Amino acid sequence: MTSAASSVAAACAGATPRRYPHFIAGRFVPEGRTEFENINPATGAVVGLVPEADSALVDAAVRAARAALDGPWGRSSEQERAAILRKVADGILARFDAFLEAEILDTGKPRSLASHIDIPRGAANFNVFADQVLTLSTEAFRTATPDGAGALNYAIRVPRGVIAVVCPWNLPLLLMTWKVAPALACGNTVVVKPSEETPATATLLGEVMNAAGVPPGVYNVVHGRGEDSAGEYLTRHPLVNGITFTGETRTGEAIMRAAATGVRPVSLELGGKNAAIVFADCDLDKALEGVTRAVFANCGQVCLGTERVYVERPIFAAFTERLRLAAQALRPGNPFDAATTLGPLISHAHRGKVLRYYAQARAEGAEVVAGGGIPDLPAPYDGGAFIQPTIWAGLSEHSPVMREEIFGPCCTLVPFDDEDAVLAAANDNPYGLAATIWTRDLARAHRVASRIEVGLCWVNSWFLRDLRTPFGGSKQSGIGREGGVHSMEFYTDLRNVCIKL
Ligand SMILES: NC(=O)c1ccc[n+]([C@@H]2O[C@H](COP(=O)([O-])OP(=O)(O)OC[C@H]3O[C@@H](n4cnc5c(N)ncnc54)[C@H](O)[C@@H]3O)[C@@H](O)[C@H]2O)c1
Ligand SMILES: O=C/C=C/C=C(\O)C(=O)O
Repeated sequence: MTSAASSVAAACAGATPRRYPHFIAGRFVPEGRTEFENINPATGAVVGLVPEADSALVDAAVRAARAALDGPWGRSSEQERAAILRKVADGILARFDAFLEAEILDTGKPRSLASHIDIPRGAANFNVFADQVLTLSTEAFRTATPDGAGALNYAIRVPRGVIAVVCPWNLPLLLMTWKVAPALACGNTVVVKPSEETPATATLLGEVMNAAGVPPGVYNVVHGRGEDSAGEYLTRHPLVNGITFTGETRTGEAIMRAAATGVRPVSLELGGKNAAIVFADCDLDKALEGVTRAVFANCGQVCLGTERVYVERPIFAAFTERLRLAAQALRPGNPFDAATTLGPLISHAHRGKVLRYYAQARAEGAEVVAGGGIPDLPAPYDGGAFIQPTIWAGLSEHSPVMREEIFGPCCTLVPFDDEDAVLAAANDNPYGLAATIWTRDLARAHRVASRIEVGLCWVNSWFLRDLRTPFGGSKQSGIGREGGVHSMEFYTDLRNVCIKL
């Protein structure tokens, strides 16, 4: 292990100073044009230092990725890659505690959440796409020709080449591996740009890649910000053959502009303003449990999370009261403590944004059913970016609080009387990522699911994932789908071969 690599291990073991170098061509690279601070959002303390890549370092990473395509990786079989990906999955699980600690320090998310979702999914993503690549088929046609001999057409899938993977901070390991795993399964090489807020697990994964026998240059990581920094240098780099991005819709627009030069394909998983529709015939306990998770899990920082809750009028009062109790039962505090159920927001800057929506809701005369401010916490958590889980009622459908993605632990409750009207309200938004429907009437569930304008519709559940299914958003929530065969489609180019017989 290089000394930089061992400093990653030290970082994840809680020693200071923590440093998260870039990972280029199988080596940890500590240089950068500047260094930026890595803040623990649960305390506000600086816990690490991260080099910011300049354009030369990004260029070196992209060239390493390009060169690796010409090496053994480019000649590897699907079986060989699948076997290596399974070793990567095993490597993550073997270092579960290091990944868990790194993710919690970066995000402040409660241990109970990260240990059940983020880290196991980080490993599962590699296993699922190892399976997927081994079962991939393509099409073939026998074609008639005038001479009677015919022709055979068949398609083969080839890797696109170098894939830029640009990631957000809310589920860092999960969302990064969701893209890296299928890209590698298909034989591409990647350059990852993790969020500047959460550099740790992408760096740590470099060690796992080396140990699993992934050849140098196949997996690379460059740190930095977006605009005029590593993100922009990477997505504008002419040797990048495809860009996969998860993040805000506005950033997605900038990335599409970058991708237009050179006509590179993009896969965009963007923001949402997701609705829950709770019918009076639902199983109320299950609906409350699901909506509580959808609104408050990860402190509301889940793209699939619910911020608009439409409740049929006969159960509106009971639902409101019980959701209030559920919000008030959440326990903020030390994310490493098993009793903690609510972490902080990712940063003080993000808390400032969310608090502006809290103030706007009050100014517009919303009824504040729960929360609305900052919780009282003992040191050192009083320095963190904690915020109260918040519920409003009585807001206009035109309010920015009802229309814009807040990305905090908050929702607006709205009563409804009529299926058509609630569908119209739910669809009246530029986003179209996810929705949940709560009802015992399956005919109604099918009807509403077919009319709600989203990429992902859950009935009597939320964030119930089968990684073979198409995942992505409609309208301004994204372009394309990933998951199962859909990931294979994005991460490969389809070549038709026509043989005249
Ligand atoms: N649809 C989904 O699957 C999904 C999943 C998770 C998060 N999200 C969305 O992500 C957002 C939260 O994450 P965020 O705040 O990190 O998003 P963000 O768009 O601010 O940043 C995401 C990444 O893009 C980089 N970036 C920023 N500007 C760039 C530019 N001009 N060129 C290249 N890279 C650039 C950032 O450095 C970061 O790595 C929310 O909107 C959320 O809904 C969507
Ligand atoms: O915050 C958004 C969560 C996205 C989840 C996934 O991409 C997934 O489960 O594959």
